[in-house]
Amino acid sequence: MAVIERAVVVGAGLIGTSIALALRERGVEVALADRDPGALRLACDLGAGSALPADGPVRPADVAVIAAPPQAIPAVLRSAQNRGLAHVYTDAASVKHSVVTEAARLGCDLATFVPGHPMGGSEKQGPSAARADLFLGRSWALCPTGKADAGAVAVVTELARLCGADPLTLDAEEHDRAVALVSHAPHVAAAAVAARLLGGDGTALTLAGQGVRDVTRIAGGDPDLWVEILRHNAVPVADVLADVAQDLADTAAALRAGGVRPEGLTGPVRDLLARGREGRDRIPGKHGGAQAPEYAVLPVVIPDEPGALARLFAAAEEAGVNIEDVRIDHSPGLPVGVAQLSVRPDGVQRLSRALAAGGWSVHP
Ligand SMILES: NC(=O)C1=CN([C@@H]2O[C@H](COP(=O)(O)OP(=O)(O)OC[C@H]3O[C@@H](n4cnc5c(N)ncnc54)[C@H](O)[C@@H]3O)[C@@H](O)[C@H]2O)C=CC1
Ligand SMILES: O=C(O)C(=O)Cc1ccc(O)cc1
Repeated sequence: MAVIERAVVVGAGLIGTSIALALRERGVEVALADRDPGALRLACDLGAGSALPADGPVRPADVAVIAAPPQAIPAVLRSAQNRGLAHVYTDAASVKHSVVTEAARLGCDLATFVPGHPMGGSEKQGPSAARADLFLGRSWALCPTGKADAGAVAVVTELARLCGADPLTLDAEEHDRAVALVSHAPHVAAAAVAARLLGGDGTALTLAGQGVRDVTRIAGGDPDLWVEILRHNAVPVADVLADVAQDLADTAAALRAGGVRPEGLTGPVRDLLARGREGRDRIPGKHGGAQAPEYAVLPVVIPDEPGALARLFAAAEEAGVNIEDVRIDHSPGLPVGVAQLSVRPDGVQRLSRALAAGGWSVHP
């Protein structure tokens, strides 16, 4: 197992600061750099590390992570290698083939560079949104070229593990096709759905529930970053989007043709809904394995008042059941909401009984 004691992170935004925070929790010494002095200061204040001296000689770290936007990475890598910032280098860009090609064109040392992509993230940006647990249980793609040293691959594998992620090695082009399907095309589809909301009036938007929030969450991402990601993975993303567009066009045509007659919707519409449910079931859970049985969800009615959630959490703690996740659904105008508690399946009955005994309105 490779040992990482000192790391450098260049690009102290959401991803760089999250990596730094995760490494700090594991006792790694971290030096940070960012071209934006405000981002660098905030990342340092959050405890992600100390500022790397802007120039001059440095003692090489075990690994340097470049977490800048994709098109900046090859040049930043080249200058980091020229300066001898670390023994091993990796990046975090959401696209891999163009980064590797451009790094080779700039004459970067590909023996010490192991391209990477942590598959945890969020729609937010900047160090203020960073979290040490962002990559827990997530995949972390590694795309070493044929020129990479085995020792360098071992170091970057260890980096991913220190951040709580599961490293997965694959070829850069295979990676780009895979993320076109599971990340980049979904982002565009979310944006397309969210963009329709611009045409909705106040009443329609008041009726928005959790479904539309789930489907559009990632559309909150930074358009400048996403234009870059899509530019660097254009054809694989376009291929997926063409299929999505076909499904949508077929569905719209069937809806228009079928009208309200029940038999009108059995063909393509039901077929898409069934395939959609099947496709979603194929997404592995956070800790690997199948998604569905991972957490049980226990709906509990809570009064919409200060302290209600704290009391509910305290009751769960007393029952000895850990709440893995929580979502709160509010009905506009009602004095109550529904807390959807996600718990491990083996604890749901115990929690349900304990909450019911404590007077909570539980709806298993
Ligand atoms: N946002 C997400 O959920 C994920 C993003 N990524 C990838 O991680 C990388 C960083 O993305 P985020 O952290 O989301 O963006 P961000 O905008 O939060 O942070 C990027 C940081 O890089 C800095 N930067 C830009 N050019 C630089 C340069 N030449 N030298 C030094 N610093 C520079 C910026 O000032 C900024 O602080 C991108 O390549 C992105 O594709 C990977 C996984 C998830
Ligand atoms: O917000 C989320 O859930 C994401 O999945 C974020 C994300 C964005 C870009 C990536 O390259 C990887 C992950």
